[in-house]
Amino acid sequence: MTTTKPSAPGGAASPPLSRLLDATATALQAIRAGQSGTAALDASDAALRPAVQALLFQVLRNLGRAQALRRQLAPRNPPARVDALLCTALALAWDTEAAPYEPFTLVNQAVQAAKHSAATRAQAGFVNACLRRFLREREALVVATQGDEVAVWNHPAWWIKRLRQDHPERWQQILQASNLPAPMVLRVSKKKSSPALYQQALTAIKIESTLVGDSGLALARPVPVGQLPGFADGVVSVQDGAAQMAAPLLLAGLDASQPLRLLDACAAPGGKTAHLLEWAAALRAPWQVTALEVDAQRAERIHDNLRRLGLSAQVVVADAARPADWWQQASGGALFDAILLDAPCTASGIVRRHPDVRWLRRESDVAQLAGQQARLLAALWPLLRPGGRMLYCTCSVFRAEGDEQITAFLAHNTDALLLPSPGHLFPGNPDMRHALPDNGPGEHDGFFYALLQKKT
Ligand SMILES: C[S@@+](CC[C@H](N)C(=O)[O-])C[C@H]1O[C@@H](n2cnc3c(N)ncnc32)[C@H](O)[C@@H]1O
Repeated sequence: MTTTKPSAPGGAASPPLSRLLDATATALQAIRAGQSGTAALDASDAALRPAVQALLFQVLRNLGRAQALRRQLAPRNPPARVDALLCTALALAWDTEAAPYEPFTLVNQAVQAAKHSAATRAQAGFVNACLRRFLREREALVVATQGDEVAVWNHPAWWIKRLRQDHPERWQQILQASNLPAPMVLRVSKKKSSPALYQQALTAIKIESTLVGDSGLALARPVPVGQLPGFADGVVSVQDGAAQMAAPLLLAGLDASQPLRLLDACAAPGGKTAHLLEWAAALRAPWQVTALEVDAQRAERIHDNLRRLGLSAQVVVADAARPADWWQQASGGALFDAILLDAPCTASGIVRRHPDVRWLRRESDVAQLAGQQARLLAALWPLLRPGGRMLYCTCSVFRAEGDEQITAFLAHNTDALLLPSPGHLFPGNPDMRHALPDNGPGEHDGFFYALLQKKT
């Protein structure tokens, strides 16, 4: 089906497309130099940011294809800024159905952007020649990149190889899902409302949503949180469906009449801490939650989130892998009844929301992060009382950060028992349910969960 594309950004006051392409190429160049997508976007003009983010995300989801096309058009690497502009235009224009503007408009405006910026002006003729040839020979050039799997899947070669080895039956579906935008998902506070009631409130203001899991709602279109009824009063939080599985997995079945000690060991920005507290509040359970975070600045965000939700926890800034620094202060040296370890990871399961992550990670990060996860598991396990539970999770689809990590842990800790657990969850939406049979609540990011119990 062919759709009519806008010939320029909407509205008379909108910035020219050439300016948006220039800002998008600047952000792409920063990411290629190692900056995160968020930092790269923060550096762009605030008024342009939403439009630049939309273009940048599409570019990052098509960067493998764009790089392969650029090599066809110019086998020698042009200067970084010129390359970023060429790749921006090619990523947006190569697929005419998905292109946000007509390909010739994108090309014209990219050439304008090259002429206007001091960093590219001298190469504007070269940019023009490459992109005009692309318009003339688009189909043949695209066919010539079909044999390149980085162009086909738009992920680095090492990432594709690892997924193929880790999940031989579904690596393609994982990559396909990872390249789709993710919906905005809300968690409804158990104490303040229910998903059904909140869905009615959304319907009343014409915000469409579908139920996700037992506390979530996926919005048909993202909206600023200020438009969500009761957001400022803590009725809802923004949290992916897979992340919403942590609190029920760890807490279901715990004795709500006992004053239990819970530790959230890697807590910032506090999404799961808040969910644990909402559960405790809904059950009127006298549970104490300690939220531990190594990064003081990120720990501030736990306070901010809990304040909005009207919840409180003991927030401690310390390295979870060094209990000697914080355990006495946090619990007087008492063992914990339950520990959530949401460990730092490659974030390979949340690339739908952070399409920069795949291009920023290096293959060596996987082993380095797996080592960090193993050290955290080893340091925290002795702090769990016999009979207590630890929920280990990562937002990764790599087995080194999931089931391989837990298999190694169980081999070294004979007092640990693996309780029924989701294991690896793959990113996807309800339409992919048949392809991804263990896709839990239907709509969520990639995750891994293992629930461990210490033998008595
Ligand atoms: C995956 S994020 C946690 C997300 C959080 N649980 C939530 O749901 O909002 C991992 C967090 O662990 C923190 N972290 C990393 N290493 C740590 C350590 N050794 N001790 C404590 N926190 C650590 C990171 O700074 C980061 O904020």
